[in-house]
Amino acid sequence: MPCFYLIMNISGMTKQYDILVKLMILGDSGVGKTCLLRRFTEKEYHPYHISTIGVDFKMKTLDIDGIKVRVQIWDTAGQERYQSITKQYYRRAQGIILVYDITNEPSFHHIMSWAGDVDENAPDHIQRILVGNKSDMEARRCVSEEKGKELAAFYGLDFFETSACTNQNISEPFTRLTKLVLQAHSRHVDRVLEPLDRFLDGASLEEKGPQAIHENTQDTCSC
Ligand SMILES: Nc1nc2c(ncn2[C@@H]2O[C@H](COP(=O)(O)OP(=O)(O)OP(=O)(O)O)[C@@H](O)[C@H]2O)c(=O)[nH]1
Repeated sequence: MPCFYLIMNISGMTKQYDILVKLMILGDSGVGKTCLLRRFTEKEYHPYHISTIGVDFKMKTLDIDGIKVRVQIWDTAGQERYQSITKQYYRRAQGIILVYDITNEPSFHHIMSWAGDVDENAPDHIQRILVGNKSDMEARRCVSEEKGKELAAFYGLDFFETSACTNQNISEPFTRLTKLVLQAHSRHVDRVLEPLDRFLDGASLEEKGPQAIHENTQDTCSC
């Protein structure tokens, strides 16, 4: 049994997991952050773009090498006007998924800007990975897989091409990032437990589920 094993009883409900990990998804508006998160946590895909306003989050429990890990994943707005809000959440994250759209070259170039924001605002020990989403749209591809791998290598990151539409490679990036966070924190268990304590304070929020705030802007899925 891990030394940080916890059994929690919140509002009369018994919950069991060993550790809480906080991840965040960043990238330009429309790259598919919300779709990736919904596919991973709810196994659902919605072919419309409902722009996230500010931040939203979802939870999922993973079994990683026998450890029950409760993963809290923050979905951020890609739109410029919400950047000051979303940056306030960076410092609470332990892992960040940087996402671009393989059919949208500017979203790939902006990864450098997102990575710079993370360097400025997130904790030093933050773990990151790179994801190129919409791999099902091969005919409209603008960013080769090779370019994605090169950028990932430049930053020393793991890289995945995904499709929220076809379910390709969906659990891999989330699981890999969670493992990286656990490895990075293996000598700093107290630091990992600290967000868990804060989470307990807000446990009722989790029970209600995220108060998703989205604005419907367009319908762009072609799969
Ligand atoms: N073909 C295809 N379309 C996708 C994929 N993932 C997302 N989309 C579409 O891309 C559009 C934007 O997806 P969202 O998940 O809302 O994008 P977002 O990055 O969360 O956008 P913001 O909330 O504005 O930052 C939607 O129309 C999705 O259906 C994918 O893997 N393949």
